[in-house]
Amino acid sequence: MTGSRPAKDFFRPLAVGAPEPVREVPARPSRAIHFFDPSNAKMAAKVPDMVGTVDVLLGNLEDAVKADNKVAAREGLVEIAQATDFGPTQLWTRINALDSPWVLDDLTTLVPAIGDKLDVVMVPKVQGAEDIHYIDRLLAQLEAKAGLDRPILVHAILETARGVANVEEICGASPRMQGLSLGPADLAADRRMKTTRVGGGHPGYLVREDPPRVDGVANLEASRSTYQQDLWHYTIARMVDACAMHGIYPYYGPFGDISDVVACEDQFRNAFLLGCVGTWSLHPKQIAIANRVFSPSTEDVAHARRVVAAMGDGTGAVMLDGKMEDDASLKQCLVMVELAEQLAAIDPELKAAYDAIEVA
Ligand SMILES: CC(C)(COP(=O)(O)OP(=O)(O)OC[C@H]1O[C@@H](n2cnc3c(N)ncnc32)[C@H](O)[C@@H]1OP(=O)(O)O)[C@@H](O)C(=O)NCCC(=O)NCCSC(=O)C[C@H](O)C(=O)O
Ligand SMILES: [Mg+2]
Repeated sequence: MTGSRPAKDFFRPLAVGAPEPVREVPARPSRAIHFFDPSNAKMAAKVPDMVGTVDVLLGNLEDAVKADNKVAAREGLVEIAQATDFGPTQLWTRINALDSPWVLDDLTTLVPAIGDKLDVVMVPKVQGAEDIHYIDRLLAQLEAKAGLDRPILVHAILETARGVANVEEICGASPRMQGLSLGPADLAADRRMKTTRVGGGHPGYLVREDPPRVDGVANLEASRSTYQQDLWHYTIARMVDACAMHGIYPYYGPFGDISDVVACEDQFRNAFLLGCVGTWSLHPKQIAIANRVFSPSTEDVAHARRVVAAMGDGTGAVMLDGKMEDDASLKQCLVMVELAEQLAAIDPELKAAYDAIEVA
């Protein structure tokens, strides 16, 4: 069984005339998923000029859009999408939650009007496979009615304890599943965590070094270093494993302290190192941070290429700069090299930087 469907039915369209589901989720660069509120005239006006500067533009219809503006946001997104040539930039939307009064109109409006331009629908507060099954069937019906020739993919936000507990079944619930993002603010509330932030760390979540000992006796009066820990490590690691298992993509999520660009970069980098392919950007200044962090550095690409060259047919072990490299370190280096190639194909500056690397 795949999700709750037998394997033979997993890749069958869920409505007569709906496009064939994808067999493999395309690896399209999506370092920053940039959120804008289509009902906010100032933000909306900036969207056309952002095309080509960011991998994904996301018209947000859910939280952060005032209830009174829900219809304006939906209609604004239709207007922007119809008027804009997105070129290499993907267009995503975040629809309202499945239990909200707006979500049905979101989908029945967006798919016929701009379904041919929408790459991914982000679904908030996904609790289990049943939520994905509902969206999967509805999208198939709407795609068939609209005569679309490619399926719109689905991205789930993990922002409830139940969603986290069901993360593997969510990832495997449909061939439309493109990826997962962490929703740290809603997840913190649902878990009754004692934080009041949108993502990022907390100074109270720490470990303290042991007290120094004098003649075997702990000096509890001595000052001791503390080390802040990452509140999100467990959830991101679970997401990464569930996504890798199902061949889909994990993303960090929002970092709400817009002014703290340093901590934002640190949080993004932790997610990158753990296996995430991108993150959300809430403000224009977070785009450059995400693009930098989620693109392998020239040093890492240079090293990865050296290992690939040194490993020849990919078997055995070699010494490079005093370190052992073998089949497994080669596989890690290939991840880096492949990502660099995908990014170079859409980012001329990165291409120039990667092309300039000399293999020693
Ligand atoms: C966070 C903001 C409210 C800040 O807006 P503002 O006070 O206007 O910032 P600035 O004055 O610094 O803005 C400078 C100019 O840039 C424009 N701007 C700002 N943000 C954007 C944007 N996202 N896209 C395009 N343009 C933007 C401003 O209009 C200014 O323009 P101008 O005056 O002409 O120079 C705001 O950034 C914002 O609302 N961002 C999006 C917030 C959002 O989408 N939140 C939802 C996602 S997070 C979430 O939902 C939590 C999650 O689900 C969870 O559970 O964890
Ligand atoms: Mg949320």
